Amino acid sequence: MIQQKTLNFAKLKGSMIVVTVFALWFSVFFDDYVETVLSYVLIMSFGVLHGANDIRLIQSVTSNNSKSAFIRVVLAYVLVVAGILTLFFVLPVLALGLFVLISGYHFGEQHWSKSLLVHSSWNVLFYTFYGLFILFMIFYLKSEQVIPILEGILKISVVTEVLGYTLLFSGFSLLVFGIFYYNKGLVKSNLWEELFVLLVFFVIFKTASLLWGFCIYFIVWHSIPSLKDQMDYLYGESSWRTFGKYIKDSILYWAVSIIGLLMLLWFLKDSSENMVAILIYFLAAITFPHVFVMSKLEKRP
Ligand SMILES: CC1=C(/C=C/C(C)=C/C=C/C(C)=C/C=O)C(C)(C)CCC1
Repeated sequence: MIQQKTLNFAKLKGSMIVVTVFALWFSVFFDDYVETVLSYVLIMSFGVLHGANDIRLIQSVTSNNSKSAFIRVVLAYVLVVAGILTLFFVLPVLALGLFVLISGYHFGEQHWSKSLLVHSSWNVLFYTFYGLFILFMIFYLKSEQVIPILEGILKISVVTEVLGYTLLFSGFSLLVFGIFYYNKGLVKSNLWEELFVLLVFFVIFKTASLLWGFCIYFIVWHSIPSLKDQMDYLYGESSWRTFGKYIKDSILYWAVSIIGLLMLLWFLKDSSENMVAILIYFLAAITFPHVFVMSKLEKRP
């Protein structure tokens, strides 16, 4: 019964390819300004929404629904968010380095956790190299726009070679892991399909503007599949009905996150930080607790 109602993953993947092609077509017809505005709208809506149920999910994975447990979770959440933001201003290199590393792990885990047939600590490295390969593909292909953003956050100079060598390193490590996992028959998904998806990402990042390319990946290939996983976990199925329920359950947290982002923009309005840097602080602040929660959820049997 549940199986029938739950969105079929292969069907979802097909729709993701169609939406991606449409988004690419869109980028040919509209200029960077339209792409940028739409990127912010999508990241603030779907992107933030897929992390807006974290407090609820933390409660659910720790199976404690009491009021005091809820207050403890909220306090811990606020402390972690404040701690991450502080780290960006005190030790920006460490903060950004950790954020990129953890994001890589998180993107890889979201993509692979259901297709790997083995539970091993090596999976952590495989996930991380996969996500880093995608992120550094963006950074390298759009280095002209990315370097000033990184330099603004890190307060040190960054050269394209660092981005290129890290891309090569993560690509090579991914290749080694991929050959090993596929040779041993430890992966369910089709190798050619996976390579095709990476090729699609390359075309997106090369063709679209920085923010639009990131947005297509982040929304279509990460946030939507993650929303599906969360709905399956919270309500036992993913359908339009449970999507409505998810929105109803998370709208308050979502609104608080958006108010937090607006406050961050207001606090930093007189500093030299650009909008993308502020978006990165915000994403980092909500990503650390999110990765912790989702990792627990993806590991469930
Ligand atoms: C540094 C940097 C970027 C990285 C963003 C990352 C790493 C986002 C991760 C988000 C996550 C993991 C959200 C949670 O689900 C951009 C925006 C591509 C632009 C250029 C500079």
